[in-house]
Amino acid sequence: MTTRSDAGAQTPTATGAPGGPGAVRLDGVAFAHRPRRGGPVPAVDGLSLHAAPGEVVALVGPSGCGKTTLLELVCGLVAPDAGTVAADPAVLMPQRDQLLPWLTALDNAALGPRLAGVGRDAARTAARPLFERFGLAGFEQARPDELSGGMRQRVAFLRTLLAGRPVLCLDEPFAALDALTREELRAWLAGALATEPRTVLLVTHDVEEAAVLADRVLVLSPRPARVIAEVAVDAPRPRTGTDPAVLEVRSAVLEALR
Ligand SMILES: Nc1ncnc2c1ncn2[C@@H]1O[C@H](COP(=O)(O)OP(=O)(O)OP(=O)(O)O)[C@@H](O)[C@H]1O
Repeated sequence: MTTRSDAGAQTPTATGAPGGPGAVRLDGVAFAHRPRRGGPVPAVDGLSLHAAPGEVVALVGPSGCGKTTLLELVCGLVAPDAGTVAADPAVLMPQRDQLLPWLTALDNAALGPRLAGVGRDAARTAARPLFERFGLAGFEQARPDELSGGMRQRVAFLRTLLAGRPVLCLDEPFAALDALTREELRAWLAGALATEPRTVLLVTHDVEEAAVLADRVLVLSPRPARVIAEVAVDAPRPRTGTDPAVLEVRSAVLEALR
């Protein structure tokens, strides 16, 4: 685990089992964007949260409250102005799939290990079985523009998974999809995480999605973000949007958002 603090320290500390899910802990974190024009834009302030190894934590909050910034802090893409970010290595799956149009689906997924320094053939060898396992068999050689939106997101998720980091930061992974595909992918992601457990921070605007997928839902304040409510999801998996426990969580989260 690496600790980043306002002092700029990068202190390696004890981590979980190698290759297993990781942990995330933020304490009293503040961060402001500093655009070239205008004053600083505080995006996060006084924010504390933790995710235990293997936990799926959903983050919901008003538009523009600082959710993406929070994921960037966890992934070490920006450093906090105050407070401490302690996280095992994390990878960000950005809002848009950002597949490279000139690469095949297999090579797009293989970018995960490639960027971690793995050679091309070994990266393809690592990616291939996941296409079989996660419903993409036969599409290895397709280019992104030959894939549906749902399939593109699956490839983007496989690329994220194949990066080999114990913490996944998923930024509204299904936002661009129609309702039916969304629901399908939600079940697909739940299945993928059951076979490939990771610690997940899931940013979503969809409260039902949060309740179906997460172990805990954290509700964030308007910008600058801090945690204003926490709702545990105590329901067996697999879940659907109509499970009574999911409906209860949904109302509790909506109430906190109001
Ligand atoms: N690079 C930047 N420079 C200046 N301001 C920024 C920058 N990135 C984000 N912001 C501002 O910081 C605030 C938080 O942005 P962020 O993208 O983290 O919010 P969000 O909750 O993910 O938004 P959304 O719900 O729309 O995806 C917003 O007001 C945004 O305009």
